[in-house]
Amino acid sequence: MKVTVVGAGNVGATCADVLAYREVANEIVLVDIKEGFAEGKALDIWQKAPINLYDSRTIGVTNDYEKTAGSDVVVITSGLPRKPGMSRDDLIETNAKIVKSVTENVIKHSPDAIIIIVSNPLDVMTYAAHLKSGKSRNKVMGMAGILDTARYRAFLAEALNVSPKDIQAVLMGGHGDTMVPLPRYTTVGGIPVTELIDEESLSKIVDRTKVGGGELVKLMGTSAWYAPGSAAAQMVEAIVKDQKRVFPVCIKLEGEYGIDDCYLGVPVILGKNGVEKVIELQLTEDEKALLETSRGHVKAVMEVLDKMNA
Ligand SMILES: NC(=O)C1=CN([C@@H]2O[C@H](COP(=O)(O)OP(=O)(O)OC[C@H]3O[C@@H](n4cnc5c(N)ncnc54)[C@H](O)[C@@H]3O)[C@@H](O)[C@H]2O)C=CC1
Ligand SMILES: O=C([O-])CC(=O)C(=O)O
Repeated sequence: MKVTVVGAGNVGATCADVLAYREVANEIVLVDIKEGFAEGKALDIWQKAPINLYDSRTIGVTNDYEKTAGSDVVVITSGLPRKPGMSRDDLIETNAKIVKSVTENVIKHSPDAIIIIVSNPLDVMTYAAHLKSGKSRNKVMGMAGILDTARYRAFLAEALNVSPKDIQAVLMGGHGDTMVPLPRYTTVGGIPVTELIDEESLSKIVDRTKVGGGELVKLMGTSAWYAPGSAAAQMVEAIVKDQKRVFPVCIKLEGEYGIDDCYLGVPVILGKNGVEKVIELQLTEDEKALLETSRGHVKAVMEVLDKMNA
């Protein structure tokens, strides 16, 4: 199995590192536009192999897509991260250009690859890559839901003083402050979360989750990478090992949830064919209204991209 990660910055290098130490693929190619940067990161990860005991080979290249040829999965993390005071949508102009040109190069050398987008604004960058790739929708998807649910689950684990391993949750919508965590589908060791926490504390956790990315940007001056890189690697692993994992993933909706032609996070089954099924939940009227707000937000940013393409 061969996996390429484009962008050897914070998120991309973390993703490549997790893929290597979990031996998800035997060959991992890291690409960056900055001369020598991906080569250095890949070499550093390879030099960790005798310590952490793995044998996945990591190779770094500067903008040389020939070395990525025949990749089974490609993760695109190239692009600017936001700084304090910015929204993810503020990145659209720079990152759309980067994501489109990277997708073109990827497709040229790995026409059969499944593509996972990480660059922000996530839902609209997934749209941009999907358009450029000309692939079926199940092969081009965005990573955000695993990260957002992980934040939600981590906050709950802390509040309830339980292991994060035992918290299961679903979250839907765009990767922005309008995302929709779903307490009705949140369990702790099989117990509905609402039986273990009061409404006010749960609602505070939901609110903190929605701005979870911004909390880290404020603390660090740039955005997060450990959890995002690991989340992208988890998607790659589900595909490469045909695990049929159930994750929230950003994909083009074609009528599911009564939504057409919009890229949003929804629960899916992830396996060797990419998104193998979109799972449709029976949402309440309140949940539907929240999802509609999120759809409206993403759609408005998709229209900005359409104008840029026009
Ligand atoms: N979907 C999500 O949940 C998350 C998305 N992100 C997004 O991921 C992206 C990357 O974030 P970081 O890794 O922290 O940024 P970073 O600045 O550390 O790394 C980005 C890398 O992309 C490279 N790059 C730029 N243009 C390129 C091109 N044309 N070809 C190849 N490489 C190119 C840069 O040289 C840099 O090394 C940002 O857009 C950020 O907003 C970050 C965290 C979570
Ligand atoms: O907040 C950001 O800009 C990066 C990101 O998407 C996240 O960490 O959720």
